[in-house]
Amino acid sequence: MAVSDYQLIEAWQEVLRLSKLQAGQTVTLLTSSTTHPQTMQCAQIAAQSMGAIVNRLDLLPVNAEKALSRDSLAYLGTTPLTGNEAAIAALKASDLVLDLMTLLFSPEQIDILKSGTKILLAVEPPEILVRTVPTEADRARVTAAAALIKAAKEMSITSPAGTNLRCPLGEFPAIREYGFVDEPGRWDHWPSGFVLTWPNELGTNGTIVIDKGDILLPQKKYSTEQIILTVENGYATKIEGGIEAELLDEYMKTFNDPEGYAISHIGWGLQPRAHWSTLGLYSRENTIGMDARAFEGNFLFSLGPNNEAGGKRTTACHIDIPLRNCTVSLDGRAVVRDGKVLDGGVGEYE
Ligand SMILES: O=c1ccc(O)c[nH]1
Repeated sequence: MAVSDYQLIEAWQEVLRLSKLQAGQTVTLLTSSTTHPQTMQCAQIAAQSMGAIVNRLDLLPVNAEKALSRDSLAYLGTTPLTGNEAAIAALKASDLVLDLMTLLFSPEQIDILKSGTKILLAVEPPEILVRTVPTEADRARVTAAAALIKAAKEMSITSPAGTNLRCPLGEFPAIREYGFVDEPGRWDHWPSGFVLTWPNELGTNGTIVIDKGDILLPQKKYSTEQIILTVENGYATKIEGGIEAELLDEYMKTFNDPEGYAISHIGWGLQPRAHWSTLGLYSRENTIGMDARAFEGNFLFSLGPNNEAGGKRTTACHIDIPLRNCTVSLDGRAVVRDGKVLDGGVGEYE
């Protein structure tokens, strides 16, 4: 439903408070042609109301001739910042960047964060933002879950549909997404509420069954039949099934990049205010599907890049696939069982 400016300004003020915005600090809104006007307007007012110096940096869109989807998370790597030293300098000089256009998985983003600048991505429509305003409790749950990943040597995932995957851990950090940026150099995404990491390079083996009702992003669809991925030494070597498998495989082939078949991030959803069914209520161009990535108890895996975690892979092909009804275990102990997060969000050791 539509959101009033007042309600959206209040939501932004809460997120900026949680992000420890101080009066006198510089906030730069990073916008492009796809930025939601109400989001931009209300973010500007909220930041100024808190005494910040507020700038707006509007960048021209890129990749039109290469990307097949309009989804900002579908085609990664080059962004309007690529080679744009003047824009990068402005963002490095800012205390907080509100990314209303999507820099995710870009080398430039990593470079800007290294300068201590905080970046908060927020591109979902206003009503989704207002429904998922983050809380300290979100942060606590995600942080506790990330600590479990940090201590683990292996994440294993099974499901009644036939998923049976083993992911060795240790080479990459656990990433916490809880919707605000309360530490220098931190990136986060509002809405979120999930934890993720990357498996050790070349180490993942097994089978992933994308079952009926599981979600493909950026396709923004619920699969209507099973797609079976064979995973060998960190790459999906086979994509089998019917028309859904063919559609996924053909889409991936358009990138003409073997790195797109690599297993990227893995983790689980911890956001009780996000829902599996929400995607079905939106036309696909009006959302990037964050409810699907964050709903409590999903097993979210991704295909494609790992540069965000410090890896070398920067393929443009990025596919997020949240699965239901999985059991996720760390060193053999369940943190999610049959799609239900154990012990209020962070799992329990049996
Ligand atoms: O917030 C996000 C969005 C997409 C993604 O792949 C990871 N985290």
